[in-house]
Amino acid sequence: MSDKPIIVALDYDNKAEALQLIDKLDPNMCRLKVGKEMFTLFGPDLVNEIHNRGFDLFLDLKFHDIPNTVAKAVTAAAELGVWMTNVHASGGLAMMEAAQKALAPYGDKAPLLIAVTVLTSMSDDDLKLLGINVPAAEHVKRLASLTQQAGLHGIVCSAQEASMLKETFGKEFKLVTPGIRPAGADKGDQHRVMTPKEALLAGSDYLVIGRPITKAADPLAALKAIHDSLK
Ligand SMILES: O=C(O)c1cc(=O)[nH]c(=O)n1[C@@H]1O[C@H](COP(=O)(O)O)[C@@H](O)[C@H]1O
Repeated sequence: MSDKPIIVALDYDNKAEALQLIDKLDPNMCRLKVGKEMFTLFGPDLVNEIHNRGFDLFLDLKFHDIPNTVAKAVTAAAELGVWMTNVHASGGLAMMEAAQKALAPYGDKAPLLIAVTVLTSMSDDDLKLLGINVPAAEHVKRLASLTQQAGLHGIVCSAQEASMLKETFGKEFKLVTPGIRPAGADKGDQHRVMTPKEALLAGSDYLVIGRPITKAADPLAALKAIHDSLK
C-alpha cells in the first residue's frame, strides 16, 4: 500500500466547481485524477493549475491505439509532468512496450505507466458479449501478465482481484483500483466493487474514488471519512 493511497477522480464538467473542491483538499491527504471529460474540456491548462497547487496528478486517458501513436501520447503526458498515466492492456504487448520505451528518456521524472485490464464496470456477462468466455478475474490475470512482460509499473483492476494479483505478480507490481464504494454507497455503473478498507487489505496500492466524494453533499467530509476509515 502507498503512504497516500487515495486518488480523487475529478469528473466535473465545470472547472470552477472542480477547483473549488481542490482548493479545500490537502496534497498530503490525496492525489488527483483527471480523465477524458475534464481533459477534453480544459486540457493542459487544468493539469498545470493542479500541479501549481502541489498535487500529484494521474492523467487517465486510457490510450489504446497503434504502438507509434500511443508512444507519442505517453510522451506528451510525460512532457506535462504528470505522476501517473495509463493505456489499455488490450492494446497488446507491442503497444505497451512502445509506450514504456518512449518514457525511458525521462528517467526518474517519467510518469508511472499502468495498464487498464478489465474495466470495473464490466461483469463476466459483459465479457461474454465480447466473445471472452472466461471469468473477469482470469482475463485480468492474462492482461496483467502481458503488462508485466512489457515492463509497466502495474495495472488498473478491481480490488476484488487484488489479493490473487499480488500473489501472482509480486508486491512491486502496483494495483490501482477504481470501483471503490464505502458500505451502503450507490454502485452507479460499477460492477466489481469493494469498500476502501477491504480494498487496501486485499492488496490495492491506490484507491481511485470519484462519485462517493465528488457527489457527496459535503465532499471534503466524505474524503475525510474515507481517509479515517483506512486507519
Ligand atoms: O482507469 C480508471 O481510472 C478506471 C478504470 C476502471 O476500470 N474503472 C474506472 O471506474 N476507472 C475510473 O475511475 C473513476 C471511478 O469513479 P467513480 O465510479 O465515480 O468512483 C472514473 O473516473 C473512471 O473513469
